[in-house]
Amino acid sequence: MLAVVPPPVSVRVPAKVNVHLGVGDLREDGYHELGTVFQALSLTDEVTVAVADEPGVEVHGEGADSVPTGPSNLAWRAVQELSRHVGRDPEEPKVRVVIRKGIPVAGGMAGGSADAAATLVALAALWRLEVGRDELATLAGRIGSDVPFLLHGGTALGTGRGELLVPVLSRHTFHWVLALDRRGLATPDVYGELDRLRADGDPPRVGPVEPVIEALASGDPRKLAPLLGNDLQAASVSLRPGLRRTLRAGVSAGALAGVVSGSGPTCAFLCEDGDAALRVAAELSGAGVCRTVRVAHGPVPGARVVTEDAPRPVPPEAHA
Ligand SMILES: C[C@](O)(CO)[C@H](O)COP(=O)(O)OP(=O)(O)OC[C@H]1O[C@@H](n2ccc(N)nc2=O)[C@H](O)[C@@H]1O
Ligand SMILES: Nc1ncnc2c1ncn2[C@@H]1O[C@H](COP(=O)(O)OP(=O)(O)OP(=O)(O)O)[C@@H](O)[C@H]1O
Repeated sequence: MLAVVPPPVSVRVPAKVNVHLGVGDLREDGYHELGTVFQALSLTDEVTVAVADEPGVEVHGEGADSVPTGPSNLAWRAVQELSRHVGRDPEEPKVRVVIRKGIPVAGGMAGGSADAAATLVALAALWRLEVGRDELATLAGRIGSDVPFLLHGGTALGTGRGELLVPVLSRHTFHWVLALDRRGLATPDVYGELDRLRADGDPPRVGPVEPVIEALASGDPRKLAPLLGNDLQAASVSLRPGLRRTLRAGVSAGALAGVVSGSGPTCAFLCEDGDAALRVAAELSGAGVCRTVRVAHGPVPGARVVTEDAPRPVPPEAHA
């Protein structure tokens, strides 16, 4: 009889931008209380999981050199969390995870979190598990604060440390230009810098979230543009002063408004429409203020299986 090895499963997963990021108090567990509106963007990673005798993680694409392939890779953390949850040995998961990066690494766009979300979805399909999205979201929140949103996708309001989500109505497509910096910023450093700035003074705080939610529902980028805001922006700019120039250059290039994405250093520019985004991207890439630019739109869906062939029979010797 032929043994059946499940075929590899590939999942596409988006990046995120925080359209609004309000950072509250530092909690006793070391996290800050957030009120944030996430939007999933069309910059994606693809994660493939396969049954393998040599378990591990491979990373390909731009920035792959700076991504760990050991147990600290967030995708591997996802393998371990899910294994533990379904009673498999987390130290012996016979799976290989191949990550193709399209999301900038350490750019404030949640690339590592996206890979963790994708791995949860891919592995659940590979192992044909009966786990619901809510269960996966709970595991996702244990891996990192942004991970549940990358499962969810679309546009959502995040509270708690960012892991508690409710969907936000946003039927229209918004067009963005992303300016990628030469080096990344570490998220804990940026939160730490904000604490320092707040201890010394009164850095700007975002306004209420309700008008942002209304502007998203209207689908009008001109209504949303003046409401873009990020409490971490002052901290990212303090650590990377050149971002001030990048933010100005995007608006000079014709964007409606710009904001630092999450913990930065990527700057996200909201544009009138797709054509305007292409024009802004072309002008910004010639302005010498960033490493490179990307055009993206949102909202897009969260982590989704893109290939799942029928199980293929393999000869017994393949298992020896
Ligand atoms: C900046 C954002 O991307 C905005 O969505 C997120 O808040 C960061 O989420 P993340 O990368 O998933 O972060 P985690 O892996 O959960 O936490 C990394 C570190 O960021 C800081 N952190 C993160 C989330 C939060 N609500 N408060 C924090 O202070 C803490 O120092 C934490 O140790
Ligand atoms: N699968 C992964 N992809 C990218 N980085 C990873 C991954 N796993 C672990 N990391 C580590 O996490 C660090 C941050 O990478 P990531 O791309 O997630 O940053 P980020 O986009 O700024 O995150 P966030 O927006 O969630 O704060 C990297 O420098 C890398 O060392």
